[in-house]
Amino acid sequence: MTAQILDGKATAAAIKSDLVSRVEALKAKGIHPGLGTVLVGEDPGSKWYVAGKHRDCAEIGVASLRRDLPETATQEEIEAAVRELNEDPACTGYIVQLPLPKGINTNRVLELIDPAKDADGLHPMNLGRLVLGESGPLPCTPQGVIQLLRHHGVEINGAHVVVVGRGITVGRSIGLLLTRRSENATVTLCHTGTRDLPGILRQADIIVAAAGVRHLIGPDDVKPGAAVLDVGVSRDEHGKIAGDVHPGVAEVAGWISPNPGGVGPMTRAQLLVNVVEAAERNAKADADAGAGHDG
Ligand SMILES: Nc1nc2c(c(=O)[nH]1)N[C@@H](CN(C=O)c1ccc(C(=O)N[C@@H](CCC(=O)O)C(=O)O)cc1)CN2
Repeated sequence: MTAQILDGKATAAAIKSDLVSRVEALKAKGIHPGLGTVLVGEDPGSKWYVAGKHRDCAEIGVASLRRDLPETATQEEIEAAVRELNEDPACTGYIVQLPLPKGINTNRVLELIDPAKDADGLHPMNLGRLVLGESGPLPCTPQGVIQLLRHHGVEINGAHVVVVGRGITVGRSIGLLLTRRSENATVTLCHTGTRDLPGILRQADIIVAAAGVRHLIGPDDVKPGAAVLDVGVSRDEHGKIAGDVHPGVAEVAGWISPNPGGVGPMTRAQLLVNVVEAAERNAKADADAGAGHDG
């Protein structure tokens, strides 16, 4: 069997093209969405991702604002940048690029983000909304995974999804999304403490690999016909990307997301969706408040 490709690049392009008209409609109402980014340090991957987010904004007509801080930035300096974006009316949504340098309390930074401007869906209030089934921004990579599966017609309803990795941007939140009634999957979350990972992986209809361990998942770990999404990123000494999934898995799986070209572009597209949806939500809230006035 040779797996069919879950093409993140093409799917993200379709999502972005749909957003162009929504941005134009907002601008026609005098609302100008703007994405802010806080980047701390010189990590080449993080710099590349942030640059990509600003390129995406330009493509769909969203303004962008950057706050780039040195590796030596203190907790207080990072928190000051967050407060600035909370106050800046030109910034309708923003992200703090993760990971932050060692020694920085990431949770404290994320908790300072104005939940109404949280474009990553990682503020505790927005994660709480997800638990309660309320609407709000959705974490970008998990929602990107779901959109990629839906776009290619992979059945999620009733599927057993095995997720490997318990990081905040993917593993922790993807189970919340996939077990909503609208998705209706059963999720097993695995991590470095999991006993018999291969045995659990072989039961999966869908595998989401987000461990960041080069070629962790091999052909013998995958049930024939399963869908395999490779979220992990490791780089060799030349900076070349390797995913969590061994290339040989393509001979066993029914579907596979390339890496690069799979979940990464979907993460970026979902960020734009969150920015546009936040602007739409705020426009609606303003309109509703205006309708409430009788003068
Ligand atoms: N605040 C956040 N930080 C991080 C997130 C996140 O969702 N929010 N996720 C990752 C990094 N990330 C987005 O920030 C991200 C990762 C990968 C890609 C991407 O398009 N990758 C390309 C390949 C890029 C390359 O060659 O290096 C691909 O897969 O085709 C975009 C965004 C951690 N931090």
